[in-house]
Formats: sequence, structure tokens, C-alpha cells
Amino acid sequence: MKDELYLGFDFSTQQVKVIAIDKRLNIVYEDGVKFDTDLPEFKTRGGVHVHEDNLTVTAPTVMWVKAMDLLLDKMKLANFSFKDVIALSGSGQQHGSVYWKQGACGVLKNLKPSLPLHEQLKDYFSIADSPIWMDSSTSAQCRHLEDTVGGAQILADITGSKAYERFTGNQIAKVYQCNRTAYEATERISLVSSFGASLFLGDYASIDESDGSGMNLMDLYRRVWSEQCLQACAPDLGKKLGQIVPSRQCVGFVSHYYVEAFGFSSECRVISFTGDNPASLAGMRLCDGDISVSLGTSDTLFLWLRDPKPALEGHIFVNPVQSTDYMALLCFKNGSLTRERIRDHCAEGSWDRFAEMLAQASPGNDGNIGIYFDVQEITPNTVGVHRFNSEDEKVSQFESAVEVRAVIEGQFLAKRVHAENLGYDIGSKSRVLATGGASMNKAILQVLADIFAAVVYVQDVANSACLGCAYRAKHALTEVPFSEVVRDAPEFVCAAKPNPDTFETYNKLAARYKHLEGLISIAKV
Ligand SMILES: O=C(CO)[C@@H](O)[C@H](O)CF
Repeated sequence: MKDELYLGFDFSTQQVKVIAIDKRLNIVYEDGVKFDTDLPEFKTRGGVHVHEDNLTVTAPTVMWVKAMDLLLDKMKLANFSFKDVIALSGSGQQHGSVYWKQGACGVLKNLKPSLPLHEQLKDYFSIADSPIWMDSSTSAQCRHLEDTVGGAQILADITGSKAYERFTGNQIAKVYQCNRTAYEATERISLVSSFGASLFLGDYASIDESDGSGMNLMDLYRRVWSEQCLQACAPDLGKKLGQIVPSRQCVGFVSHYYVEAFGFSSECRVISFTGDNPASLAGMRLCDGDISVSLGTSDTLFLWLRDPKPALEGHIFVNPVQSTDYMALLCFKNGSLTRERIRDHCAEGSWDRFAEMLAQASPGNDGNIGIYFDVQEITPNTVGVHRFNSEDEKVSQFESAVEVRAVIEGQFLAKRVHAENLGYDIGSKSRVLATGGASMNKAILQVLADIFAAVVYVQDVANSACLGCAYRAKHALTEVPFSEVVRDAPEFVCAAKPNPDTFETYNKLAARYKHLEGLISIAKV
């Protein structure tokens, strides 16, 4: 019987990943290409280049293209049945931007199946190194944008967020101001998500409503570009960005390149790509009332919203699977790379040893609190590593087991405190759905359950963004609600139940964390 497959790709910070599902939602293929190890010629660390100013962070655009070449070749070598793919979609790290040079569209439309993508596209990016979400170099552009529209809260009311350094409008403004020639040589500006869709479409793919919400440029409610925001960032920007489309839009069929080079059906549909976090919301089949914690390069916390209240903290995006609804997101830049640094320094690079040490120190860490912002943090906007003893006195170091517990408790206390700022009720019986690399670590999830006083669930797929895109590809070909399409997906598994004996300890620690984080933020300012 002819199979019916759906593909979900994810252009994330550290790798390009893919998941294939069949019509019963079973995962039938999963793979990835890691930038640092599979493409060492680009000399990235964690998939990125941190520049000397320690604020500018980019990734080579053509590295992402070459990773896609390698991934498709791996699938071909594995005899993946491309001909059975009915539809594909994907996601990309949010906020990053790709600058296509004049003439690039012609090359995209006429890709030669005998050559790899990267060889044909490598000369068609007007900016070779894409700014990405870890960049913090555009504070001046953020202030200008907020001043232009009348202030931070007005910008949040228009776009869903106050101005953030990583948001694409501010990044484009910096390109226009600092690299005018390149900006003027740019025919199209894509997000990483719509760039991925363009590779498959063989044409420029439109930006979707959900990922477009993360640019400080889109009117959140009207779903069109805000003219005043566009003009505040750069001239002729609307033309370079193209139109916005719904996140479930079929943007066309795969280009002849994939039909001839890999055996895709010419009837294989390309469904709009979206941001990695909106895609994770889909992959985790979030329901109203759930809270999701994605523990990846960045840690993100997001929830489904019907009635958004844009604020001066966090973000509101259009919901990727129900366009009348929204999603709230908090992003913590110091995520897995910080945990890995302390694992390497304190636990000989071993997660098993890390888990053993986590168990050596008791919940609450005898009142010791660590705040580890190795790089400029987003939530809140400050940087530095700070350790405090039970008397709130700064100390210069912790012994290893305390340091291990402090980094995990500190990161999760931050998530709880900022979620409560957004109105999340810790006492509610919400489910915490965990995903991302660290969600495979039970010891870490037990701390999450205790701090949130909630049961933590996982699904046996860490790549929720890829899975979400495969689900979205299937959903786009139907007229039923997304929840109907994923109804028979494998249930989430309880990974950790909160220990009630820790509730009082963490209530007190959360209050102290909030106070101490406030102190270090003011000190930074
Ligand atoms: O900036 C973020 C969300 O606003 C990050 O989670 C990126 O999407 C990670 F790729």
C-alpha cells in the first residue's frame, strides 16, 4: 500500500534536523547534521560565531545550506522514500535573518539537480553571516524604534513585544546603518524559517504570521507589516520582506530540483515554515492551561493564550496552529551551553556524574543561589555570574555539588518567577510539558517539578519542533482543527512528580531569587 509521509525540518541553532511521520503519526525517520562537528570548516561553536565585542552573534548562511545538502544526502543513502512524501514543512531559529542578493531568485528557480544547493547559492547572499537570536548588539536600534512609535509599551501593544535586540527589525536596521551597500544589494530578506521554505520551494517563500510576530515589525492583530515600524528600521523594507501568510498556508510544491535530485513527487506540497518555538508548541500539542518548557540552546517557556496582554517582559506571537489564538513566550538565552559548561567543569563532562552530584545537595541547596548569565541574558537583560549564600551575601564560588544544583535551581527559579510575572499561577494544576535536550535528564526534571510544584510530562521525542512541523504539514491538507489531526499521537509520559516537602523551601527561594535578580539587574544598569 502506498505510504503517506510528512516531513518536518528544523534549522536550529546547532543543527539541521528532520523527522518523518506516516499517516498514523508514527515517527519513521529521524536525522540531523550538526554544524560544529559535521561542517568543521565553518569553525562555529554551538553553531554560531560570537564576535569580539561579545554582543554580535552570527552564523554563516551558506553553512545552513550545506547542512541541508548533507542531510538530504544522508536520507538518500538511507534509501528514504522521498516519493511518498505528501507534504513538508519546517521551522527555524527565531529572529535570525537571511539577505538574498539581487538575482538570487533566478538561481533558486533554476537550480541544477546535478549540483549541491550550497555550490549554486553560495554567492547569492548579500550578507554572508546572518545575524541570529543570540545577538545583543542592537540596543541603539531598539531605543530608536521605541522612541519612533511612542515608547516600549506602545511597541508591545502593536507588535506583541517591546523592542528586543535579537528581533529582526532591529537587526535589519543595524545592517542598513552599518552595511548600506549590502542592504541596497539585497533583493529579499527572509527569516531562517522562510529561508528554509525557499530552499524547498525554489522561490522566495513568504514569512508566516507566527514567526513574523518575532520581528518588532508585524501588527499582531491585523497580521500585516506596521508601516511605522518598517520606516523606523530601514527604507523599502516592506518590498524586501514580501507579504505575510498564515502559518498553515500551502506556499507551493517542491521545486524540480528535489524531484530530479532526490525523487520527491512533483505533487509534494510545501507548507509555510515557522519559528522553532511555535513549531514546538505544535509538536507538544499544547492545550490551553499547559505550560511548556523547552530546554535547548535557549531555554524557552511558552503557553497557549486566547486573550493576549502584551507586556514589557516576554513576547506574544500569533498561534501557529490556531490563527485566532496566540502564544506567550519567555526566552532565556543562557540555556544548554551554560549547563554544559558547569557539567564539564564540575562533573567531568558527564551527565550521569552531573545527576549524581545534583542528588548530593538537597532541594533548596541550603539557601545557596546561583545566577549564571554567561552571555548577555534576555530575561532579564543583564550579564554576569553571581553566587549568593543563605544570607544573600555574594560569594566567589561554590563547591562542585552546590554549583551543579545551583545552576539548575537558578535557571528554573528564573522561569517560575518570570512566568508568575506573566500571570502564570504556580498553584494551578497545570501540566508542565518538557522538551529539548535536557528533558532527557530525569534528575533535572525532578528539580523542575519541585520548583513549579507541578507534574512534568515528556514525550519520547526531544525534537518537538521537527515533530510539530510534520504534524503541521499533515494538518495543512485538512479542514479539521489541529487537535483533531494529532488526537492519536502518542500520549505524554509522566517524567517527574513534585515532592510536596519541597514546596515551602522553593516558595521562599523563589522570593529570594526575584529579589537578588532585581539587585543584579539594577547593578548592571
Ligand atoms: O530567541 C528565541 C525565542 O524568542 C530563541 O528561542 C530562538 O528561537 C532559538 F533558536
